Amino acid sequence: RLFSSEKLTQRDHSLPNPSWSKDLRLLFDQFMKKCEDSSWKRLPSYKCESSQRVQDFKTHFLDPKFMNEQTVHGQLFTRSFEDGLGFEYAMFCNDAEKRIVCLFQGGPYLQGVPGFLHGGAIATIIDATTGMTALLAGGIVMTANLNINFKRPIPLCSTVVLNSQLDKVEGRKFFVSCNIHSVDGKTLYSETTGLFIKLDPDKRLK
Ligand SMILES: CCCCCCCC/C=C\CCCCCCCC(=O)SCCNC(=O)CCNC(=O)[C@H](O)C(C)(C)COP(=O)(O)OP(=O)(O)OC[C@H]1O[C@@H](n2cnc3c(N)ncnc32)[C@H](O)[C@@H]1OP(=O)(O)O
Repeated sequence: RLFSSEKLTQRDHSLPNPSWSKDLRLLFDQFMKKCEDSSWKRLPSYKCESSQRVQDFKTHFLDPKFMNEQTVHGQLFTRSFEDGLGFEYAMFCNDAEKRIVCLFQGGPYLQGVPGFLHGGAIATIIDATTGMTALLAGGIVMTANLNINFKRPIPLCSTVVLNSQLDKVEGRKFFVSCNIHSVDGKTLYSETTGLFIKLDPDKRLK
């Protein structure tokens, strides 16, 4: 593992790996088909993002005091588990419709009540999906509010579908809603509304 390719090149974690369930693979293939006419796009995902947007974020909003020998090891929370143990997911966006679909399989280390996902883990994948929906529309945003109704418990290691939608923009405020359904569409697990604020270029984070 010391010489694993992950150390040399960044792996795109939103591609199938052996831990993915049949459900997750089937849905992934369906969405890859939707990508063929480019109305939908798969969003790649890395442990350490080094895109232009991240560079801009660091330059404009991050005070250098937050960078030290510990924070230099920072990596994306949702990609910090071994394959299959934590968050396995792939996001697809439809720019015209301002929506994102996230196919999500929550692994055994995300347990809360035995046999079911932890509410914080559910909130995390909702935050990541709604945050990305706002980010695609508004650039550098942060979550100001998430209001989640947990309606049914999500079985551990099952595959579910998040549907996230940009509802409204008011100045720097981006309003996003999101629901989570079972793969067969019959069970509604949660409903969420979120507020994301585009960072003010005149203010650094402190
Ligand atoms: C993240 C992007 C970075 C770029 C990198 C991209 C690639 C990376 C790859 C993959 C990333 C995926 C990662 C997913 C992560 C998901 C995102 C998170 O979890 S973020 C962490 C949790 N959130 C916080 O820690 C925020 C803490 N809060 C703040 O820092 C401030 O409150 C902030 C920035 C949100 C707003 O502060 P102000 O000073 O800029 O703005 P003010 O003037 O306070 O508010 C503006 C307007 O919004 C309203 N507002 C603000 N907060 C509100 C609230 N909670 N409820 C209702 N209204 C609110 C205010 O009333 C005001 O409205 P009026 O203009 O007067 O009409």
